[in-house]
Order: sequence, then C-alpha cells, then structure tokens
Amino acid sequence: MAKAKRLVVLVSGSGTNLQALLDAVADAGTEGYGAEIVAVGADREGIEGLARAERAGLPTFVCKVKDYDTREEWDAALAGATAAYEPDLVVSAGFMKIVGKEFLARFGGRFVNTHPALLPSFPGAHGVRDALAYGARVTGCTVHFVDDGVDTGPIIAQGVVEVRDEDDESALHERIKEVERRLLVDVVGRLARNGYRIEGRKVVIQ
Ligand SMILES: Nc1nc2c(c(=O)[nH]1)N[C@@H](CN(C=O)c1ccc(C(=O)N[C@@H](CCC(=O)O)C(=O)O)cc1)CN2
Ligand SMILES: NCC(=O)N[C@@H]1O[C@H](COP(=O)([O-])[O-])[C@@H](O)[C@H]1O
Repeated sequence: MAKAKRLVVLVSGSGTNLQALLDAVADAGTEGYGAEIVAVGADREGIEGLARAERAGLPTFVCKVKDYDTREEWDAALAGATAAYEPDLVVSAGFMKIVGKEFLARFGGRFVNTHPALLPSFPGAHGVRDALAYGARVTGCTVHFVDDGVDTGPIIAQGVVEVRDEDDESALHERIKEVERRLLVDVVGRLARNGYRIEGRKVVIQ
C-alpha cells in the first residue's frame, strides 16, 4: 500500500472543515484515509481552528501579515513554515489570505482550497453574501487547486445548495458548510489515495 500523504491545513476561523478532516483520519485510520494531518497553520491567533489542532495534539504555526514589512516577506515566511512539515498536499480550509509567488512556487499544483460558492461565480472573501445579494437560487461550494488568481484555479469538485427565501448569510453558509465538509473530506482522500494529474483546467483523479 502507498505511503499516507502528509497534509498541512491552513485556517483562519472556526475550523469545522479542519475538524471534518481530523475526524475522517481518526475514523478511517491514516492508511485507510490515505493521508495524515501533520500540522495546522493560521494567519491569526486565538481562533477555534487552532484550538481544534491543539486538542488533536498537532503542531501549529501562525504567520500574521502585520509581523512582516511586506506582503512578499509574509508570503515567504508562510511558505517556509509550511515547508518545514514537508507536506505532499496543503489544504486551505477557510484560510482568508491570498497567497503569493513564493508560496505558489513551492506548493502550486498541490495547494487545495475550498470556497463557499459555485465558482467561477462569486469568488473572493464574501462568496455567500455575494450569491445572496445577486439573487442566485442555487449556490454551493467548490474545491479547487489554487493558482495566482483569486479562486480561479482548476476545479476538482462542486456541491450544490438551494437558496431559500428566508435565508440570511449565516443560515445559508451553515447549509453550505454541511455539504462542503463532506465534499472536502471526499476530495482530499481521493487525491491522496489515488493520485491525480492537472491537464489545463481539468483535474483527473486516477
Ligand atoms: N493565490 C491565491 N490564494 C488563495 C486563494 C486563491 O484562489 N488564490 N484562495 C483563498 C481562499 N479564498 C477563498 O476561497 C479567499 C480568501 C481571502 C480573500 C481575501 O480577499 N483576503 C484578503 C484579506 C481578508 C481578511 O483577512 O479577512 C487578503 O488576502 O488581503 C479572498 C479569497 C486562499 N488563498
Ligand atoms: N473564500 C474563502 C472562504 O470564504 N472560505 C470559507 O470559510 C469557511 C470556513 O469554515 P470553517 O472555519 O468552519 O472550516 C468555509 O465555508 C470556507 O469555504
């Protein structure tokens, strides 16, 4: 059996997607799931995502933009802190910072993001709010590889969620997250176990 892949997960908030990955690894075992989480990184302190990692006994690291003179220096520091754990895949699970050249030079093609909208609609930091404001009747979530645009990289999988008349941003986001957590766990496991190739905009999981 192939060696389990090493995952670094990046978070900025409550970390429920991280928890879903932690639970999947715990339930299936590292071999069964095909991957293990080796560290969790964040762009801020005091978040539940980091507390979840600590409760799971995982090493954590924090790289705050304001601790660096330039965004490029922050990006290089984040890349270095992530690389120290020698990940095969990096997962952005609610990580709310755009990464730059250095990070993508090291992790391009193996950096996965989950976004709470059906890309290419509603990219950016407010995907749920923007879909509601537009009057979309269906929205959802997209798991994709990250490139140097904002939410423009090759799509791996998507999940659909209906918008209800009574939805506000919070209610809709919660229903999206229920679908998103299952999708992310499924996609990361399949990438890790089966391997994959990226052919232009298409992702083929082998
Ligand atoms: N180069 C890329 N980096 C990241 C991508 C990406 O597609 N390309 N996806 C994000 C996650 N993301 C949505 O899925 C996202 C996160 C944050 C933002 C944003 O505008 N961030 C601001 C700060 C906002 C804040 O701190 O609250 C910023 O970076 O200055 C847009 C999209 C992961 N990274
Ligand atoms: N554009 C990035 C973005 O909006 N990411 C979103 O943040 C949430 C994090 O939830 P979690 O911290 O509970 O996993 C998720 O819905 C994720 O798609």
